[in-house]
Amino acid sequence: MRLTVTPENLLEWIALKINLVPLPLLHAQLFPIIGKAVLEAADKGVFEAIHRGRQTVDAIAAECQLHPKALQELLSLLVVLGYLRYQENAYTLTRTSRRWVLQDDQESVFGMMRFNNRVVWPWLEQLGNYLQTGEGIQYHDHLTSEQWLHYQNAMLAATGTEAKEFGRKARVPKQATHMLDIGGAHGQHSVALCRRLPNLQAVILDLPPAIEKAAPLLAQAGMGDRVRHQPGNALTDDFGESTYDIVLMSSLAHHFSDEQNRAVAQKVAQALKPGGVYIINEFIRPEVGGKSDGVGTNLVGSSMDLFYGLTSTAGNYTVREIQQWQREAGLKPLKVKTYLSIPGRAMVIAQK
Ligand SMILES: C[S@@+](CC[C@H](N)C(=O)[O-])C[C@H]1O[C@@H](n2cnc3c(N)ncnc32)[C@H](O)[C@@H]1O
Repeated sequence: MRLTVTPENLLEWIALKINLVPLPLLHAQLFPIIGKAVLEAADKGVFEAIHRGRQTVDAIAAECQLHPKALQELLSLLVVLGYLRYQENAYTLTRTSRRWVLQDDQESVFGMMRFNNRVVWPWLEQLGNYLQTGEGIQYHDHLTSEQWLHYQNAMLAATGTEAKEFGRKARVPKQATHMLDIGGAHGQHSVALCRRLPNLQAVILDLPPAIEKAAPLLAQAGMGDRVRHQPGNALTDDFGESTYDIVLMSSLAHHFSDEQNRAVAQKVAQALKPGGVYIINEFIRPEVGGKSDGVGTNLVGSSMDLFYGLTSTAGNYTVREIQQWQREAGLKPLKVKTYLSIPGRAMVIAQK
């Protein structure tokens, strides 16, 4: 998947073709304001207000307690971006915003937008420092209680679409009864697999402050004791021996160094029953030089790699690197599964 600039008429087409348009201004001047505008619109409740029937600038401004002139500027941009439609002085939501940005929708990314607006945006200020020092933020060590809440809501929001596809596609033993979900947070991947496999129950291992905020999110799934939290630390805890048919680690490898991931894979291999599988579910880093392995997309993989570097010092890994950890732990890599709904993301699966 790529971001491209589409000319709106012949003259623009020619100007782009002969390199007359300073394209870096797109990234340098437009992208920052576009990104922040969408985050603020969600966070200030603009989409919700329109959804509740406030359609004029004044009505939306009153409901969201915003300045009408400033709001008008924001709304005009949201129309251009395809979030809103404008007709006869009234704003309405488009299909995109109805499906993806309303607060209570199951697949909505609203939680991620609020987390990015309130917690992540200030982190981006530190990118220059990261580039000079190589030292990332290691945010798990510093979050406040409120930030943990936004973080866990964001993880749930990011998984709304993915978990369904994961539940359908993940290659797991049909008779599986025990699953360990390392850094599983809200538990939606485990929930999806438990819905598919009637005899399966899952343990979600996560840090105590994460569980405090994720427990109510998991409870909403109504799985009772079949999916339960276990406070701990994947880097220091033992996972047991020949206990699990499935071990999943989703979106946690990018917080760990190569060495830490190798050590986790060794513990996982020991904890798996023969025939059991270790699934590392991740955004995939394209090989250096942008060569695609058919999984990592350059745009998603490269931007997430830099983001995870900034926020946790580690970063994404290539399929080859992930399979290397699995091989060294004595596991046999199986066919990599990709997602239709989330480009650049994959399940890297290996069997004991
Ligand atoms: C990016 S979230 C991924 C959540 C979920 N697995 C998903 O894919 O949506 C990473 C999770 O790993 C947890 N985590 C971070 N370090 C951990 C550690 N050392 N041991 C266990 N869990 C950890 C975090 O608290 C967080 O819930």
